[in-house]
Amino acid sequence: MSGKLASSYSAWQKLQQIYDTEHSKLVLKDLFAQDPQRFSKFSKSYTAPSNPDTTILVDYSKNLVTEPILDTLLSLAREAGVEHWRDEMFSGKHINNSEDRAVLHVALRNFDDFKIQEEGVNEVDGVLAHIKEFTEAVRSGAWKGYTGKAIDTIVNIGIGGSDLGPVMVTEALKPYAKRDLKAHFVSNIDGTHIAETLRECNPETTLFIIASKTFTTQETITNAESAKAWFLKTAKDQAHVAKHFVALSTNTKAVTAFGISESNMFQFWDWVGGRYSLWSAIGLSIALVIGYENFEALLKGAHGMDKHFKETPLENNLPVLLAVLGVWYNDFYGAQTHALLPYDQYLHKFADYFQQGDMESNGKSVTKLGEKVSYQTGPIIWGASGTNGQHSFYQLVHQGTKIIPADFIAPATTHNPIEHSKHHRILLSNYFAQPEALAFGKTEEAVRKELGPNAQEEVVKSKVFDGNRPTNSIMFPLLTPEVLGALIALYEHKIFTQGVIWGINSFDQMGVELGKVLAKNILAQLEKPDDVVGHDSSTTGLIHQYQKWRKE
Ligand SMILES: O=P(O)(O)OC[C@H]1O[C@@H](O)[C@H](O)[C@@H](O)[C@@H]1O
Repeated sequence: MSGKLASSYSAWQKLQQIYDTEHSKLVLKDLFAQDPQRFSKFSKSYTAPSNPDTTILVDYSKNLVTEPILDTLLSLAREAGVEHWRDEMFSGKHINNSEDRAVLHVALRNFDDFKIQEEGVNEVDGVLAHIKEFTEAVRSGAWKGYTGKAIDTIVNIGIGGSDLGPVMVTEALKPYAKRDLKAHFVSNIDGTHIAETLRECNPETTLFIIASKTFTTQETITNAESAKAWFLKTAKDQAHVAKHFVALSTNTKAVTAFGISESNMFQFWDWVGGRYSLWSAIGLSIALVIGYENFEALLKGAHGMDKHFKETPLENNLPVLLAVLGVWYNDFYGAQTHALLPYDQYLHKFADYFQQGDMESNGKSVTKLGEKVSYQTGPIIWGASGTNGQHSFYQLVHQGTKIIPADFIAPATTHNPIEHSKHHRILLSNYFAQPEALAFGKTEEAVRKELGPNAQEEVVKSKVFDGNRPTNSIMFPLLTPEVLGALIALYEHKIFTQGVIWGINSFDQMGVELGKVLAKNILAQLEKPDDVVGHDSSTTGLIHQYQKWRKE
């Protein structure tokens, strides 16, 4: 994060040489055959000091690396100053230089451990206490709606980081949910999203949580206004809003202007990035759904991983290991994407969540010093839960022309052991089989043997799997709040480490602004054809066609 070009490091140049001279010799089948200890050498686990059940095993043995290559990748991390910038982040230095902000999501789950100097950090406990008190009041039924009924439905209105984290975590931790409290998440400006949600709500028993760091986001404020109008249609009196609307934000002025009192506001601070905010007040919907104790366990799980990242030598540091392996494929093998493949239905939003987490953080093409990079930065993140993906896109992962590094993620134990865990054993058999198939493939010889001497040549060729496709396997005993916290933090710090190596600012998001500005201009022009000026012929043509077709 010094802003130096990654390609200027001597380790980078060494890696390029290694790649050029050795990559054709890096064959997983041979690497495993040569070293029976490969799994134990290239797998590591993290265990929370206070809880042996919070363990995450990362097996990275099925990667196209040898010990010297991994050492060189770690030298790159050292040369880029990963340890230095990590410590700067944890101490509250303003490492988000373009916005002159600290980056302190770790302070939201710190439990007085790291000493951090930054305005607002000493207010974290107070907000957690507020979340606890409010959560308990709503969940126990003590918090009443305007007609005296308890709340049975919550609607979180937010987008991006103010939506994706709560959505992913409440899905992931459904086994811990209060089942009689329905939770909805409205994000899209498309009126369909709020309209369909409101159809399932009763104004007397619904609590709206308006989640927006800035409280200026067009989608969120428009959806919140529509929700308020819908509520007031029945409730009539503006005074009732206080029982049914709360805000999660850094912007007190805008919250009160919207009509939510400061006492119903849960504060956070500008050093919490949107995509790192589920640990802050933005996590209120999570706490409501799974209870405060479980929310705290999620934070503690993340804190344990923070300590691991901060205190473990790079050789054994899981986020760093995942990060440098990613750099190896992204920058030397030319991989364009990275797949996240959780073999756990509860994690079905995991890839969606880290699309923002990773791509908004590391989708940059200038360094912190403003220099254009000459290498690839953040990969395209995508994925789906196993085994669904196997029946759709895995064909390309196995036999396509692209290299697609992937993380396979699974719990050893399921929360739903139906049929004596028969489902889970089948699920896990696939979880183990896919990386094995990707790594070792199937030779032409094996195909011929299987098909016999009369097989058609083109059929033989179509059944060959080249293999040698890299994967990580990540496994834990059970998906608990603490394990999930640690798992999310593992990926957060991986993203951080890669950003440092690439010399970019992982904590701003300038690239999302231009579209917003253009949309504002276009919105003002949508009424009349004569107003549509200043665009290219395609945009003008499309708007004119819309104006002809629109009914209302
Ligand atoms: O929480 P806010 O201020 O409404 O912002 C929501 C999202 O807005 C987007 O524009 C940003 O790119 C995201 O980072 C952010 O999470």
